Amino acid sequence: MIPLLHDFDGETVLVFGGGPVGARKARRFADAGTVLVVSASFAGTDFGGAEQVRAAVDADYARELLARCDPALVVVATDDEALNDAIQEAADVTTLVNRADRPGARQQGSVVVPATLRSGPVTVSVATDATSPAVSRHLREQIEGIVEGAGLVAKATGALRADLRERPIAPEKRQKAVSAAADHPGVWTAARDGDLEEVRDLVRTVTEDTLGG
Ligand SMILES: C[C@@]1(CC(=O)O)C2=NC(=C\c3[nH]c(c(CCC(=O)O)c3CC(=O)O)Cc3[nH]c(c(CC(=O)O)c3CCC(=O)O)/C=C3\N/C(=C\2)[C@@H](CCC(=O)O)[C@]3(C)CC(=O)O)/[C@H]1CCC(=O)O
Ligand SMILES: NC(=O)c1ccc[n+]([C@@H]2O[C@H](COP(=O)([O-])OP(=O)(O)OC[C@H]3O[C@@H](n4cnc5c(N)ncnc54)[C@H](O)[C@@H]3O)[C@@H](O)[C@H]2O)c1
Repeated sequence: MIPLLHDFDGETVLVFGGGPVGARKARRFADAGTVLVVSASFAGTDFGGAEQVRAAVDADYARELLARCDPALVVVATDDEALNDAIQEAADVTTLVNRADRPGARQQGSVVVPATLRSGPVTVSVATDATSPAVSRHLREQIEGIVEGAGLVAKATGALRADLRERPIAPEKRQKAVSAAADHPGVWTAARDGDLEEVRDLVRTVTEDTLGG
């Protein structure tokens, strides 16, 4: 499997199953698009503001819901494996399907949800090809400290990149300057302290040093 970033803006994510797993998936996709959770019962937990529809689902009703919602992604997270199979079969071939219960049941369009960290525009995801989700979760926790501040560094070096592109500077020199700023330990320390001014000042100094040298 190859990781790709998918934009769900304006799209619907349809989640079948309102247990702890369905709730986690609903929270995960809540900011990305419109999330609808259909389930016979709901765990007493946060569903990220998703719309919750209480209903017992069978294969016919699943087909009807899929046709009505036309989701970009279907998350299959009930504890009824036969129903999960039927939902997967009912999904259109162009619809992405995430099977929370049986990653072995892969077919065309199957997707896995990785453990994910975000800092501003920066995304870091970990997956184990469905071998050990606990390892994905463990590594995500380990990486957290490394990724902290990355959003600020990305924004500051992104602005530098755009700025240098406007100036008559050779691409190799520009790339060297942007990389030097992204590699600078002080820039990261300031970013982790949330000191935007210091980040900008350091990026400017490192750039002048690199371009001047
Ligand atoms: C990463 C994460 C993302 C998320 O869902 O948000 C995620 N599972 C997480 C937690 C977690 N999952 C499980 C435990 C208990 C410990 C254990 O069994 O390991 C823990 C708790 C923990 O350790 O914290 C059990 C489990 N998971 C799956 C099955 C079914 C099976 O394998 O048959 C079973 C057995 C159920 C049973 O035995 O009854 C299946 C999948 N779980 C995946 C993702 C996909 C593969 C990702 C990869 O390639 O690694 C995949 C294939 C499908 C999918 O759901 O997309 C999220 C961590 C979020 C975070 O904290 O960052
Ligand atoms: N992907 C993961 O990370 C992960 C982790 C743990 C468990 N699982 C697997 O994912 C599945 C869901 O896990 P869970 O802990 O949320 O289970 P759960 O039993 O707590 O929740 C299942 C939900 O499905 C609903 N449901 C069952 N049959 C239904 C029907 N016919 N119509 C409508 N709703 C129906 C139930 O009402 C319940 O809300 C299980 O198969 C479990 O083995 C996956």
